[in-house]
Amino acid sequence: MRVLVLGHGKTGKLVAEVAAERGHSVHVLDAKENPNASALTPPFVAGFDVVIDFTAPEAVVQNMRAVLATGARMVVGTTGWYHRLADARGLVERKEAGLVYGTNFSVGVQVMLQMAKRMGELLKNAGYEFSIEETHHVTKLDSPSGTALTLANVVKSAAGLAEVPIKAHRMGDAAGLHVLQAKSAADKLVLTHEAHSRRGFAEGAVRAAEWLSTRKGCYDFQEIYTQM
Ligand SMILES: NC(=O)C1=CN([C@@H]2O[C@H](COP(=O)(O)OP(=O)(O)OC[C@H]3O[C@@H](n4cnc5c(N)ncnc54)[C@H](OP(=O)(O)O)[C@@H]3O)[C@@H](O)[C@H]2O)C=CC1
Ligand SMILES: O=C(O)C1=N[C@H](C(=O)O)C[C@H](O)C1
Repeated sequence: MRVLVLGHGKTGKLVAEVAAERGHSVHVLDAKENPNASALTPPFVAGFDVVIDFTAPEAVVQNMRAVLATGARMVVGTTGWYHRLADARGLVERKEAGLVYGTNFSVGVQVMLQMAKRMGELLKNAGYEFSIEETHHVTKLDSPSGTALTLANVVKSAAGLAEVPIKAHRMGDAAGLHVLQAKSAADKLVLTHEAHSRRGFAEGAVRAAEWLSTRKGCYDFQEIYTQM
């Protein structure tokens, strides 16, 4: 595949490495080369099978508009833009483009989300209080993390709750720690995912790009990760 990686930061760099290791030809654009998505012209985008975005919340919205408007395929790992999801979905449908988005591309977190759903269902109305804590590196722009918001949504709908509180911590270069706790007067149940590096995110994103390369439509990584 010909892969275009947008963002050459902590995660984008690894995505480019993993894509090359998996035999893909890789081109990377950093912020200086793509101000306001200006590099993403239709003829340029047409030179790639899939575009993968690990940039920043404001940049990704412009990047998605430019790429998806050409009917191309895009994997979006960047978080903090989901209030624009309905617009992105509409664009994908109108242009017959392809989009996989996800707050966390690691398989471990996907399993955690399924376990959280089950935990919510089984502890519904059983006297438990749910809470979430997340810890990330000090340069993270969005807070709480996209993954913590996804976890909260999963638990809210499984346990029938209006709110699940989230505490966010910023510390050193933490790659990503998410802890879901259910506490009652009698006991406590804790589900933890700790990323030791960003490798799992990068591998998941490249696998998602391979999966998307033969498809069109809009998919949450949660729905498709078992197919890769
Ligand atoms: N879904 C998942 O599994 C994961 C999601 N993420 C998300 O990915 C995003 C990036 O995270 P991270 O790698 O830590 O962040 P970094 O800040 O390390 O990297 C982002 C890079 O994108 C660059 N950039 C900004 N605007 C553009 C643009 N228009 N075109 C090309 N490049 C651009 C930045 O350049 P400059 O610094 O010069 O502005 C920077 O180098 C975040 O939203 C994070 O939450 C991260 C890990 C896993
Ligand atoms: O910014 C990060 O680093 C990460 N962001 C994602 C999120 O917001 O959940 C995924 C992962 O936790 C790393």
